[in-house]
This record gives sequence, C-alpha cells and structure tokens, in this order.
Amino acid sequence: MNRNIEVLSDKPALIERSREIILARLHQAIESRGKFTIALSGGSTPKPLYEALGKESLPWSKVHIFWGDERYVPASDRDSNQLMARQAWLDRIEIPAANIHPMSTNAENPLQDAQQQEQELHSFFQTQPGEFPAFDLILLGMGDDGHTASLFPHTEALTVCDRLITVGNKDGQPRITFTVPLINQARCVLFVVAGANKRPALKEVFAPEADEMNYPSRLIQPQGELLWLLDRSAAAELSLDRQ
Ligand SMILES: O=C1O[C@H](COP(=O)(O)O)[C@@H](O)[C@H](O)[C@H]1O
Repeated sequence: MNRNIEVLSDKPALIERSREIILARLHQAIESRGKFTIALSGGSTPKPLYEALGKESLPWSKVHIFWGDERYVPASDRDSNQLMARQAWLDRIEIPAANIHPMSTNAENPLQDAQQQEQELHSFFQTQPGEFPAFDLILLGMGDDGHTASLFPHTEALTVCDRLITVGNKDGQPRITFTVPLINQARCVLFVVAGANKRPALKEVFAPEADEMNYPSRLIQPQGELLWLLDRSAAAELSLDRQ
C-alpha cells in the first residue's frame, strides 16, 4: 500500500484537487483498459465535487458509476446517496443509463438486496464468487465517528471478509455497503474529508496504533494507491511530518 496525505487550504481547494485526481485516473483507465469504474461516496462532502464533474465534457459512455454504500431507502428519498449524485451530476451529463449501477434497495430485505448487488458486480466484472473485482477508483468519505462507506464502529459488517457487499448498521437502521476486502482491492482509494468535526477521528485513524473496530477507516489499506485529501480545518490537529 502506498498512502499519501495532502492538506488543502479550504473546501473549494479540496474539491478542485479531488476533481483533478478523478479526471487523471479516468483518463489513465480509459487509455489502458477502455473504461473507468468508480464507486461514489454519499454524505454531504462530495456534493460540490459531483456538481463540478457534472460540468465536464468527458467520454461518459466509457465511465461506469457505482456506489460504495447506500441508505436503505427508495431511490427518490432525500436521504438516498444515489439521488444526491443524480441531481448534482448524473442527470446533467450524457451518460448511458446502463452505465449507472445503483445499489438495490427494493427487496424489502436488506440481505437480499446485498446479495443481488453482489451478483450484479460479479456479472459486470466477470468475476466468480470468492473473487474480488478491482475498481479503478473508490471515493470515500469519513464520518466524525471514523466510519467509512456504511462500515460503522463495532458492527458486524466490519468483519465480513468473504462477500463483496453486506448489510451495515447505522443506529439500528440497515444500510447496504461495500465490504472492507472489496474496497481494499481497488486500484485507487480516494478519501475526501473536510471540517473541524472530523479532527478527533482523524487523529485516531492516523495514530500508529488504535482499535480498528472503533475507527473503521483504519481498515482501508488497499492493494493500490491510498490517497487522503483533507482540508486544513480537518487536518488541524495532525502531526503529518511523522506519517
Ligand atoms: O453516512 C455517510 O457518511 C459518510 C460521511 O459523510 P459526510 O456527510 O461526513 O461527508 C459518507 O462517506 C457515506 O457514504 C455516507 O453514507
């Protein structure tokens, strides 16, 4: 694993750097493999990034969009990660509908939805059960409790190592989420983290030792690149020269 941490002056600079990295990985992937596979994060942080990407003129027919986690709500619900990305970005570009691969939340049974999503990934990547496909880029956020995707502290989802997709648990509410080994198989994992409320968790995530069950973002140690982009406010209490 090759971890890089960059601190940007403020949120607009953080978003601009994230955009640059995504565009660079997109062009590299299309040049080498003919397509770019990206998994999106939800929450509030990436919205301006999605708005910026929605203004780009890119070979969208070669881009495939997935989500790393989803709230267990209909796609029209205001809490849906899919809805936010569609409104901010995907509804504004010419991308074939078949290139958008939302998490299923229709089965009235989260486990069934997780299994269906897993089958869809195997069929898209042409992998077999037990194999983990490599996304070109997985975009992640981090909650102020150290969670990432829907991998919350002290939940069963953190220990799932034989599935691509599992059911997360946010205060008793189900979520659908990529598992740790699926995220760790990515060619590039990009964390984008902003704001003073993330400081205490970031300190623990970057500490030489801490309990991974308390701070699930520590479990993300991909095969490929690991990039952490932080704004100055989030990074204020880190001693990054020792990283
Ligand atoms: O619940 C979620 O939260 C995290 C972090 O969100 P943010 O609002 O602090 O940016 C996000 O990465 C995850 O996808 C989302 O479902």
